[in-house]
Amino acid sequence: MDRPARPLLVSELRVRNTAYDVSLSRSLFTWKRRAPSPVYHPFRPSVCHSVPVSEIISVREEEQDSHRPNDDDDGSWKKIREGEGKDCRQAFTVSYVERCRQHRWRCAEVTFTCPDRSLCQNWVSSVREQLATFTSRPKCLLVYINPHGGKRQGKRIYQQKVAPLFAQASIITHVIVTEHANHARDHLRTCTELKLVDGVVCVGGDGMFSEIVHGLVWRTQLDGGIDLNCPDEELSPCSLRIGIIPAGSTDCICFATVGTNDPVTSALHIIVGDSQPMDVCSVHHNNTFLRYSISLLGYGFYGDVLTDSERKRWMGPARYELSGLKMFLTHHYYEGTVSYLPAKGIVGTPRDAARCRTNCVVCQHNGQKMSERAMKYEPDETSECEDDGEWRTIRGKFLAINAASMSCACPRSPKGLSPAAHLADGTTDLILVRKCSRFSFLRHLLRHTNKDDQFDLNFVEVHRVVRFRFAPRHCQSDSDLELDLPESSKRQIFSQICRDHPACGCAPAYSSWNCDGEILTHTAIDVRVHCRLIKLFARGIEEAQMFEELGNPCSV
Ligand SMILES: Nc1ncnc2c1ncn2[C@@H]1O[C@H](COP(=O)(O)OP(=O)(O)OP(=O)(O)O)[C@@H](O)[C@H]1O
Repeated sequence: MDRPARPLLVSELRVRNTAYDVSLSRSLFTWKRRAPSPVYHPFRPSVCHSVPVSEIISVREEEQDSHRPNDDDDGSWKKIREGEGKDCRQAFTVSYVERCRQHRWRCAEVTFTCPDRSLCQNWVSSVREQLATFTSRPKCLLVYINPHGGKRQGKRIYQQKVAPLFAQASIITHVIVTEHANHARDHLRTCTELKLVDGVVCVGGDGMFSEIVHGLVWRTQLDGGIDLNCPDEELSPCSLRIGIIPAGSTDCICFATVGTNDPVTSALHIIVGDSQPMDVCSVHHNNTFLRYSISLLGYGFYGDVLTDSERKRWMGPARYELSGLKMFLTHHYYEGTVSYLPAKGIVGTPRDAARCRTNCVVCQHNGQKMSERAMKYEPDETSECEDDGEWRTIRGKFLAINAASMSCACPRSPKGLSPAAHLADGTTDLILVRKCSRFSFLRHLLRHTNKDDQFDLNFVEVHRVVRFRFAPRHCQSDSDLELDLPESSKRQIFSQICRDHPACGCAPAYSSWNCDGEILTHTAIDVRVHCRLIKLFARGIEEAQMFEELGNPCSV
């Protein structure tokens, strides 16, 4: 058992009108009611509170004030509100993280009254000294606000909920309200003050986050002299962390890394200096860089849903449901060749029951393996697929080809596309849904929302991979598949497809790739996972048990 850390400071102080033994060690700040009541009181609330020092937001000495404690104080500890019941002549207030339900964090406060001023100052400086030892806490942040994201509340959310917390934690901010799409990305590419900040904060949705990632990754590679167009190049990890204040209509990345879409929770994770590495996929076509993907690359069903929903933007978020239904009924399949490099020598599979959570051991183990580059890929002899050295190739007709670099869980789909995918293990889960009946496909889709395994179907296969390529049929020489094909070629392609779809008039030969909500301009792509390329101000989703323990201070 760990020995309790040696206290640095211990005093008898008062919280409201009650005496507490207050102690500070390097790791814990604790206050414990001094004299237990001799009278048995079954409903008396907890009398001992502990907060990890790493989760203290700030400490401040209270202004001179003659306000006296409430006479009707029953001696029980209550959450103290500003200015309520404090004897502020020698008082200091500690603000700290308090856990609420569903992974939400709040900023709670408790005010201690000291018998003399010098003791009060000693407490304030001692707590501050300990906070200063946390070098991972940001001191200066560059903040980009998308005023048009989601319900257009980005500015209000930042000003009302986030800026006061940053000010309380003495974080200096440089705020930029974006004026057009790609403003943040382009600013990051050229910004000269990037070396002066400790992180970048994105106030917006997944689209805005993607912009920031593109700007930051691009800038880091440029500074390191790395050729972005070469898929074989090892990319340099970005040193600056990214914080996400959710203010978009889709905030999947925030949900997957924090466990909730709540601006205050995200702001507190930034303040305490959390760090969550994340894998990023680079997508290339013919040795030309196209985009980075952090969550989902989807061809077939998810590509078609995005393409169709883009035409219905005027409908708002309802467009996704409508396009989803339409594409399900349309039931297009697409022919092509998928080649992939399986991830070998790693722990974990896409069918695991365990989930990626805070301090994930799978991410730690596999991340280490990847960075050592000690992986050797051996062909799996049990596979029925064609092997080409380390690469495996599958040709077929697919309703959907998805690469999930994280679970892709969101409030609408709490399990996500690949529930056991990991944020930082250097792999992506390649999910192939072969041509099947509408009813079978519906069964697969419904399993994303219930307890059944969505991969336990004979037309679905899933592989944990480090790299993959896709070439649609009729385009397997990796030639350009842009829609500006000559009319004669289009007719030739469509006539082939119409033979395969006798019921429909003219089914398309190609779908599009949905790359984190953006449509790619090419269908033949080469995708590589870059292990831990970026870091977020987050810690992954905390286990419910950890949440309960830290939410119940006496058990710390
Ligand atoms: N000032 C701006 N004006 C218009 N577009 C902007 C501006 N700033 C950023 N954008 C773009 O808006 C897009 C959507 O932003 P964001 O992700 O914040 O909101 P969203 O509502 O979740 O969007 P969506 O669900 O459509 O992806 C981003 O791709 C970003 O490039």
